[in-house]
Amino acid sequence: MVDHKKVEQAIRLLLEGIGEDPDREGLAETPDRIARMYEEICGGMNEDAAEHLKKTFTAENNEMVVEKDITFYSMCEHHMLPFYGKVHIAYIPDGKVVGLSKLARTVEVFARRLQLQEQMTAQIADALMENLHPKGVMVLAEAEHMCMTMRGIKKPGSKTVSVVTRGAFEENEKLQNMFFRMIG
Ligand SMILES: Nc1nc2c(ncn2[C@@H]2O[C@H](COP(=O)(O)OP(=O)(O)OP(=O)(O)O)[C@@H](O)[C@H]2O)c(=O)[nH]1
Ligand SMILES: [Zn+2]
Repeated sequence: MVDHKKVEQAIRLLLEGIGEDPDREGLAETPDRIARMYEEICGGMNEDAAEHLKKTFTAENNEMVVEKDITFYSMCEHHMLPFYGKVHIAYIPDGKVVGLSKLARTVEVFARRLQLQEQMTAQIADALMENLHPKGVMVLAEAEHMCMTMRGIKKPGSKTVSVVTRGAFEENEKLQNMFFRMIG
């Protein structure tokens, strides 16, 4: 849970630190706004992916399922600036499938916090492995990092792609290529 009071104090201090007047009209409500904003953008910290993935359906078809183009917004833990893009998830069921929305909910759990893209990608894959016990999982995330575009090295348009394979997808080029073709 976000400690609103602490965030508000910190933002006041930050505003002073950057040479602003936290009491000027336009900024008066900013500490409160930002505290409420963090409640939302770090909301994944209060959630458990297992809760979203506990309801499953029996499946007769154990072929690969792909949910692609799941948009996400996260915050890089180094600069607290947004990184955002798409996550693509594939899994091969082993008798159990999960509601499709739950894949996107799992992405939200791990995106809505201070993150590293590679870690977020692995956490999504591991949550699916642990809760669904599928034959395999593959997750690919592609994102633009604002710490790379609006500051520092300033390379707008550059994208970071991270991939994680678990179970049947590990070292199986045929399955991996099928996933890559499906996400096109
Ligand atoms: N691996 C990884 N690196 C990230 C991610 N988000 C931001 N970074 C990088 O984290 C690094 C932090 O580097 P530092 O040298 O400690 O910080 P800095 O001086 O602000 O670095 P510059 O961005 O190069 O100016 C930078 O290279 C960022 O590009 C991420 O999700 N994964
Ligand atoms: Zn960063």
